[in-house]
Amino acid sequence: MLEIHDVSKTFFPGTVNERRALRGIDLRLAEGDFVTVIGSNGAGKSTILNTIAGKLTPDSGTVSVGGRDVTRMPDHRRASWIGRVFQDPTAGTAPSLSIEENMALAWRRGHTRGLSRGVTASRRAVFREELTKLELGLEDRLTSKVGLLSGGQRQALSLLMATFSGPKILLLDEHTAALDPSRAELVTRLTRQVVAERSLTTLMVTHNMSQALEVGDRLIMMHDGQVILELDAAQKARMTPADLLAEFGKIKGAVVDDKTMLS
Ligand SMILES: Nc1ncnc2c1ncn2[C@@H]1O[C@H](COP(=O)(O)OP(=O)(O)OP(=O)(O)O)[C@@H](O)[C@H]1O
Repeated sequence: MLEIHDVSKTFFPGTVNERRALRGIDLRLAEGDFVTVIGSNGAGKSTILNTIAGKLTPDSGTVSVGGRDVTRMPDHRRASWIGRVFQDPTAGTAPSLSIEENMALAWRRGHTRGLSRGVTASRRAVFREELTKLELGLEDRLTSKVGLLSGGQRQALSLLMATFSGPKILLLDEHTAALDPSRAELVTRLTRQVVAERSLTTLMVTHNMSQALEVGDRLIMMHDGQVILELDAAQKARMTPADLLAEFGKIKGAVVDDKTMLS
């Protein structure tokens, strides 16, 4: 489904600020694969997600989706088949618009034909049904402004909006890192649920070692623009967070973010 072949990216090449963000990355995800991504600071995790989303064009290598080379396709043309949730709960939603207006905007991304801008009664029923799945009571607050929601509620809504219009690929960029532990747990549970329900091909960047091991069916560790460790489901099941941290310890000079948690 998603194939990244020998992708490299250098920022500011040939200057004192040169940063080799990706060095020959190879990664293959079959449909429905859920891969967690961990790595030291500046390892290239966000850069790889930006390359898949089309925000960045690699210097070399290819990105293919469903066998089609999309390496140079601009991000707006990928928007209908890529869902993305960022660390900042305010990034995925518009605070001055209501929940249903936000959902209508997200819906339009995946359904460009024959639909008006407004919120029709039938679409409102769909939104209500989708919100009910979150079990946060948001289905009764369709006309509330999103700016009034808590960070956890907003992130749950962002996740729903990123996925309900039927993307093929879901990119999660530390999407639970800004939430308190109980909200992070809730959004993690919703993530598992939505990925399984929709068989989404998913890459999830996290600094939380426990989360990286518990969620998804494969794990990759990045450092200095390369994948330095890859674990399949069975290998992942045998690892503890302490084992993963020990792997980081083997990397000379690696700085693991202070957000990194063992449990
Ligand atoms: N737009 C950019 N311009 C210049 N340099 C960049 C840009 N984006 C990333 N970099 C550099 O590329 C390298 C990889 O950055 P990236 O954000 O992908 O790392 P990361 O693994 O997501 O790190 P972190 O965990 O700290 O968020 C870093 O050295 C970073 O400074």
